[in-house]
Amino acid sequence: MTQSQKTHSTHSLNKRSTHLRALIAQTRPSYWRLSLGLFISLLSTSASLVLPLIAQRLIDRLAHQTFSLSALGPLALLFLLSGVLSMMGMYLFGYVGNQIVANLRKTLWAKYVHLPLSYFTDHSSGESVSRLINDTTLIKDVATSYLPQFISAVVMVTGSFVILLWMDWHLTLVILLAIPVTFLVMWPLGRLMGHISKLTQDGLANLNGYAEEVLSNMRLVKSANAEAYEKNRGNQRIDGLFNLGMRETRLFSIINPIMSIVMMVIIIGVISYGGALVRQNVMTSGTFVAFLLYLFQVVPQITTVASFGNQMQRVNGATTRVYDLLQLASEQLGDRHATVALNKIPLTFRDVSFGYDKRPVLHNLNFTFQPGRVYALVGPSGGGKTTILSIIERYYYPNIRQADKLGRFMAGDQNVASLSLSQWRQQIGYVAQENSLITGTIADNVRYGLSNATDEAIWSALAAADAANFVRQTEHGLATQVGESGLKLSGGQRQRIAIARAFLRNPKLLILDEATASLDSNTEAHIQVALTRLMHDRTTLISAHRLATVQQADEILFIQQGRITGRGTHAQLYRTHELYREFVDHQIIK
Ligand SMILES: Nc1ncnc2c1ncn2[C@@H]1O[C@H](COP(=O)(O)OP(=O)(O)OP(=O)(O)O)[C@@H](O)[C@H]1O
Repeated sequence: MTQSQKTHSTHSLNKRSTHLRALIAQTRPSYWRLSLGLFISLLSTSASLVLPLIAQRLIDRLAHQTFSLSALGPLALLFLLSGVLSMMGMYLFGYVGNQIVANLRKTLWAKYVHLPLSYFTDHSSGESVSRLINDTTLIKDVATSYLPQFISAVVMVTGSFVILLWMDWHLTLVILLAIPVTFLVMWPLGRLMGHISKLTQDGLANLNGYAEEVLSNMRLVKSANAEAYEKNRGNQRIDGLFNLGMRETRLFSIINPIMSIVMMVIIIGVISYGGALVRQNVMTSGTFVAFLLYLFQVVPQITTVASFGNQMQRVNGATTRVYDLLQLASEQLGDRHATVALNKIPLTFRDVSFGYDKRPVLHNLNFTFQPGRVYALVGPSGGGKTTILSIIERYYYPNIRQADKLGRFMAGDQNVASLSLSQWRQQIGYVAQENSLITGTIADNVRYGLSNATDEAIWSALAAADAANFVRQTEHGLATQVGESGLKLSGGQRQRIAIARAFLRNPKLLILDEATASLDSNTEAHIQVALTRLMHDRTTLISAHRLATVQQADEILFIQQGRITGRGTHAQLYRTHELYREFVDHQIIK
């Protein structure tokens, strides 16, 4: 390793331990319990340190006296004390550990629900779940298991050596040999272990995400006859984890015998040398036994100290990932009062250019939606209709400069970026093409986000959405479970629940993203009536594929490759816009 590499690795090690400290501090653990736990563990360790000394006295006394049970009293008492103390220490550490993991998960969860939508289009949900479950568990283990064990092992090893040196320094030197040997063996293996562990965590996150995706798309898997294909892809990931597991097992199986051999050599050394000292009457048999007891106590603790570095390596990946995640900027919901009524003011795109990852998708758009009117966005697939709607919902903001100026999305004469986001979204009702519901009852789904809505209000929203009849026919009515993502309902039923949800919110701006595109014409006709009812007295924006919807619109914007190439009513566009005419004539707009 070069000097600069060394500096770099020390630097990043420092940074990581700062991350770990910052993360643990953020969970505000009960420091008094942690300190008390540590103090009690140290007491228990000290009690273990005294045990061999008492044993020594006992044995030496036995050389002159006959055995009596009462002589064992102090020893038994100390054993008991040490046991009780260690039990209390474990309880306190366990408490703090659970507290750390719970608070860390709460912090992460709060971060997730406030992160901008772009985070979730860039990261798989399995990966996010793995951060929340696996990484937090590893961090808890460091704080409440590895770290206390390490501290108590350091105290044990240091204390034992001080006592051993005081008892007989020649013999202690034999044991001291164990330390460099242990570190020499453990250090390189530990680094390798850290590397494998990081790969394992990545592999687990990947398997998590993959399994979640396949399991929630079982209908597609079966209809595409893709069982064998998915079985293989799953097996590859599982085999990858198996191989990593085996690498870890091989390392463990190397480390353990090496440590046993080192230990055996030392024990043989101590027994031979110590035995000789006893024979020559230089050492009492009590001291000799105490020596052996210390030896048995100390060697496993040396392993704990030496492997602490490895354990820290294992959690480094987790710590860094969680820390980095918490540094990401959340969506600012903003001042609740800085708001405007969306059905009363015009919405204007002024020189708006936008790109995902800076790849331009919208080019210098300029238009205004007047309040209370219905607008349809029409155009070829991939042209940018959904992206425009996403900017209006403020999932994204103009992000590409034109002539060194960033475009603006304005509400009246204010830049929307300065308006409260929660108030903004509260005024918007959104109905998509595929409306997935949440696991729960029909009432939960209609009420979603509006916890104080009454059953009467829900029923009238359902009636307006033409959904009351089918809900009444179900066995449990509003309390009917919809299944995961609403899969126990039909597409049309899910759609009507989504429309009822929009009715209940009584939005001022209604956004319909091809809301009827996936339905048969009979269901569509019903839902169209409900939607038309919903549009009444609000500004409505529709990404449309249906002639019925398009004809209803006050104005149509034809969007092609991120540009507006035509605008007007259906009749105007049909007359003037060649591609629009083609769309209608070739029934692309049906
Ligand atoms: N999250 C994203 N990350 C990167 N690119 C994206 C993302 N979402 C959309 N795009 C790209 O932006 C472009 C515009 O997509 P958009 O969904 O706005 O089109 P659309 O007009 O609504 O299409 P359709 O009619 O098929 O729904 C497409 O080229 C698409 O690939």
